[in-house]
Amino acid sequence: MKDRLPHEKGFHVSWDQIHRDGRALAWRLDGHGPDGGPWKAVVGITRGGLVPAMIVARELDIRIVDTISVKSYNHQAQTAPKVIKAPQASIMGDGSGILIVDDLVDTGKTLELVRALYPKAHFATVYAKPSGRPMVDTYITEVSQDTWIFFPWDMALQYVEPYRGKD
Ligand SMILES: O=P(O)(O)OC[C@H]1O[C@H](OP(=O)(O)OP(=O)(O)O)[C@H](O)[C@@H]1O
Ligand code: HPA
Ligand SMILES: [Mg+2]
Repeated sequence: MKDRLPHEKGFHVSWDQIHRDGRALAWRLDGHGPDGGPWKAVVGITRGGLVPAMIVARELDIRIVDTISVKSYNHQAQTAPKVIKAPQASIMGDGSGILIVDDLVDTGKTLELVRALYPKAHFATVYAKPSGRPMVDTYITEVSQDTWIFFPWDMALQYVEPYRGKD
């Protein structure tokens, strides 16, 4: 992650917030499956997409949940993204009726690759940055490109000095 910093701004997301925003995403997607019916399956893009994928699957009562793993970074260097674990082909087809979920879209490179594989799937993220927005069909909150989103699974509670105690 360090190679992708520093960003001008930080957007800190708590567990409570990702739960609320994940639910909002599910509610927005409800009834928008094929022919206005239910979605066939949810596919989470590992690893960040697994949390919202679970929340969406729970809210929409979708029991078929699979994963796709895209590796875009090799140690500190950004490399061409590639799929290192694909979802079950018999579930996916061309993606029709499948909801593919990630925590966020940033440059859009991850979704671009997955979209090429499943062009008929519906792509949903909780957060979106402007460069990646054309790659996503449904999202909840947009942040600026120079914002780094901090997720609760990457953070820990820690002591901070009182304001009056600084310097
Ligand atoms: O739009 P992009 O520029 O492709 O970036 C977005 C992707 O980057 C992050 O995943 P990451 O590759 O860091 O892996 P992780 O989910 O396992 O943390 C994030 O969870 C998205 O999947
Ligand atoms: O803003 C971000 N936050 C966390 N992971 C990310 N991966 C790409 N962009 C981000
Ligand atoms: Mg990810």
